[in-house]
Amino acid sequence: MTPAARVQAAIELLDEIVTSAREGGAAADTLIARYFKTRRYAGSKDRRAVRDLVFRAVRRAGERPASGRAAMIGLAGEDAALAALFDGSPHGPAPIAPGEAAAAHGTVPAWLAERFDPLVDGAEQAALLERAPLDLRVNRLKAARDPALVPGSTPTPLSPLGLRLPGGENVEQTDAWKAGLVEVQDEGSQLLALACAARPGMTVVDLCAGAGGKTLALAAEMGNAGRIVAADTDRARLFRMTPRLERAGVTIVEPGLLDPGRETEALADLAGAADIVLVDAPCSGSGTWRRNPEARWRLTPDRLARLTGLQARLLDIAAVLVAPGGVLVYAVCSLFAEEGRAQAAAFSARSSLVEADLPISAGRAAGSGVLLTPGHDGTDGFFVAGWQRPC
Ligand SMILES: C[S@@+](CC[C@H](N)C(=O)[O-])C[C@H]1O[C@@H](n2cnc3c(N)ncnc32)[C@H](O)[C@@H]1O
Repeated sequence: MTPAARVQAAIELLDEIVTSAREGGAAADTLIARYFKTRRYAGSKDRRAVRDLVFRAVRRAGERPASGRAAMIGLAGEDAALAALFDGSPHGPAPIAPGEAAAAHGTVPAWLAERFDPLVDGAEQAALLERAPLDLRVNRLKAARDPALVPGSTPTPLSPLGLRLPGGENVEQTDAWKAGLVEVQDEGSQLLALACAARPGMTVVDLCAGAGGKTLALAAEMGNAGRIVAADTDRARLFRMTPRLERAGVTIVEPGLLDPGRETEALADLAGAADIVLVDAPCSGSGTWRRNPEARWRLTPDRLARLTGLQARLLDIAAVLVAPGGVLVYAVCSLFAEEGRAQAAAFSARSSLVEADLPISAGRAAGSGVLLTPGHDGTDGFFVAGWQRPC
């Protein structure tokens, strides 16, 4: 592909990403993969260059742009070499017309800027748009942390189980991943799982288990001894957990598909029986914008309100399951106060559980919980809080 054709391809992809963000469709990574599946003429250098252009344009536009071309013209306004490629050559973009619309430079949509936790200032918001490294968690059941497991990796500074790669590597091709010695998991997620303090023999409920990222980490902490009920309402995600459990050598997990609205009935046997209940709740994902920056164009006030309502409901469902002396851990990969410290404060006010400090060796106190941020901790952004049921 010519350099100009790469720019045109990036514009087409950005159009798809903008539409998908508006209509709640697929994520940018998925759209990029699909786009190149049908364009075999694009070599690996072309794909890398187009992808790089797309994400540069996504990162610099705080508000959802009107079109892919507007996003790219905005970027071209700060890059003369890129602007020169709007030359009207075959397969390239048409020349930029005088006064043609360009997406404004920004960090986050204006309506969201005021929703951040007070600890998340402008510099922290900007850090949310930086590139993230690729973190791996070493599976204690099979290996000790050693950078030699994955060539090119270095130990993560905060998690005792983490290895870090610069990003962009295909870890699934490594022997260590195939043998279940490592799993992809952000260092912040590793710290959250460690904060649960799961131990062998415990009964643990992972209420929003998804494809099992934290379930696997909890099972490793438990030495694969005890019981983990890994529940979720999303069949496809639970399905993806099975091969991960097998690869990791984990046998103590019982996946459970929940019916939305009927979670309490399905979990009735576990009422008052869990040593740990983890609610890794569905959320805005604002803490993970480093990995999918277009997600900030997807949120709407309605969607955010639905998420906070669901988080509150899941906390109430989870509280019933906690045994005397057991703990409830609430986590969101969000940096918005209403999903974090305010959600936790509202739960504390209505619950018979009492706030409990969690063992977490990073972050900053945010209300009754702890906030991890890319700027301060170098992890994805998370809020985590804990409660204990008095004995
Ligand atoms: C943040 S994700 C969980 C990620 C997962 N714990 C991990 O570490 O990979 C939130 C999950 O909550 C699930 N969820 C949404 N509504 C739910 C409900 N009512 N009950 C249980 N899980 C729900 C979603 O399907 C999603 O998988």
